[in-house]
Amino acid sequence: QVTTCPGKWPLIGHAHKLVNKKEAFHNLMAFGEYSAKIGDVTKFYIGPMPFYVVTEPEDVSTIVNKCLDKMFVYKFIEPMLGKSLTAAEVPIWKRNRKFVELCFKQHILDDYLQLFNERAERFAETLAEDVGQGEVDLKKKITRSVLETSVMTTFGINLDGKNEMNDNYAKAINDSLNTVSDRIYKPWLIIDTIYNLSSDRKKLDKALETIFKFSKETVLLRKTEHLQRLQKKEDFNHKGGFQSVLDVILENSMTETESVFNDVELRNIMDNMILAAFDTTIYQMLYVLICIGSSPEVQDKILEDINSVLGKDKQLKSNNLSQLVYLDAVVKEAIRLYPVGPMIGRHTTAHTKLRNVTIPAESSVIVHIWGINRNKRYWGLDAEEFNPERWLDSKTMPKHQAAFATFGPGRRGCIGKTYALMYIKATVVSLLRKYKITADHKKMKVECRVMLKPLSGHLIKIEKRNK
Ligand code: HEM
Repeated sequence: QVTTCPGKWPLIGHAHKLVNKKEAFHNLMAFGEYSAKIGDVTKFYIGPMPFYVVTEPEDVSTIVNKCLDKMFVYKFIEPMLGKSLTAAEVPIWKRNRKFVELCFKQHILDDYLQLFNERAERFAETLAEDVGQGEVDLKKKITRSVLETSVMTTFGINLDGKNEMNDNYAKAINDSLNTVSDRIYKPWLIIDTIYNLSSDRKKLDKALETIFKFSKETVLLRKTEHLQRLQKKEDFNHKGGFQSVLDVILENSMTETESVFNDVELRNIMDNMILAAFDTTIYQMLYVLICIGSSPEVQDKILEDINSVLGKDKQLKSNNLSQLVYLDAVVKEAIRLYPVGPMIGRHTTAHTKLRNVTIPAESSVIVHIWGINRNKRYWGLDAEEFNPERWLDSKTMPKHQAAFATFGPGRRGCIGKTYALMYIKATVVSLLRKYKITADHKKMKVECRVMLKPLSGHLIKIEKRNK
């Protein structure tokens, strides 16, 4: 028996389990739940192509650490990102990842926190007009706030007061992500020559014009500044108290005479950073707020946690993050239940031995994050419930690290994990200090179109909190 799950996948002809042949499925999300329940690898076909689904943490670990190559569908994002990180072949990915990791060292992230606090405060202020208005959709405001913050930390560019530019840029990112993910659902577009003649490709190119113009101009500007600094033998000036991703990469990859990256490679890495940070953080933030709004008790406890660690109005500092234990539990629990990337894909280049089966070389493997995160064997019978308390007791937590997979376990997992958690927590602190929020995650309908998106809107009621 498969529970009703979100997300339809119309192309699936038939499916069977590797070990125990069982009933067919027509719902891709169901594969994760099915694998999680049965505990083995599930195999299904799209036309003649087999796909293997894994949800057991041990198997997941083997796949994500041994198979670094990405599944063929990642080539659909190449027009947007080139082969920089997410879609890169392994040797290029290894080189680029090393440079990008330098940008996410803890001391650099600590410098971002001041910015996150300011952005969170501004975001909370923009909600004043929503107080008492019944259920409101916060997506547009969250999008602006996330984009302003990520453009600052990635490029060092301030979009304040440039709402039109912000909205156009956000629309271009949205259009390009939607067009690319739609390609998976249109099998006739899998062939590049057909795709390149399609209206979808035209739509993508139009959106990319806006994205590329911005990154191209900014890369040139920052490169020129960097060269001038090198010529004058000046140290880096931490404008605004932090160093952007682009600045850190330039500092580490470019001298007066040599550069590891050419302009297009640099631009691709920057676009990859923005696109990886954008929808993920927006939707994850929405899911966190909706889950918090679903439980007044949870909300009160977060506020107690904030008050006991920070008092009524002290700003969040990096050493407070580990002290806000309950807030951490709530955020992780919300993103466990609603992982914005419900599946990731890998490609096996050799026979890969898992606990009970061997996946043949040259196979497509789906690491089913939704299924892993809701696997009852590891998370208990209440795996589908929103229960932050489970994170407070090691006895109620799965022993295997890969059982919490929202950020993509393994070596090609999320570089921005700590960044995203810091940003979300800073926003929750500012928001809950000012407002009480009400929502109901149980009423929320989600769909999987590459990303997990709320189908039913993202409605939240906001009331002023009495101090
Ligand atoms: C809560 C928000 C986020 C979630 C849930 C998330 C999730 C993920 C997942 C699942 C992957 C693996 C993708 C795959 O294997 O196909 C990934 C990769 C990545 N993420 Fe995130 N992400 C988030 C926020 C961010 C942010 C804020 C940044 C940057 C500031 C970022 C940068 C990246 C990059 C660069 C990769 C590619 C890593 C590589 O290929 O080596 N992410 N993320």
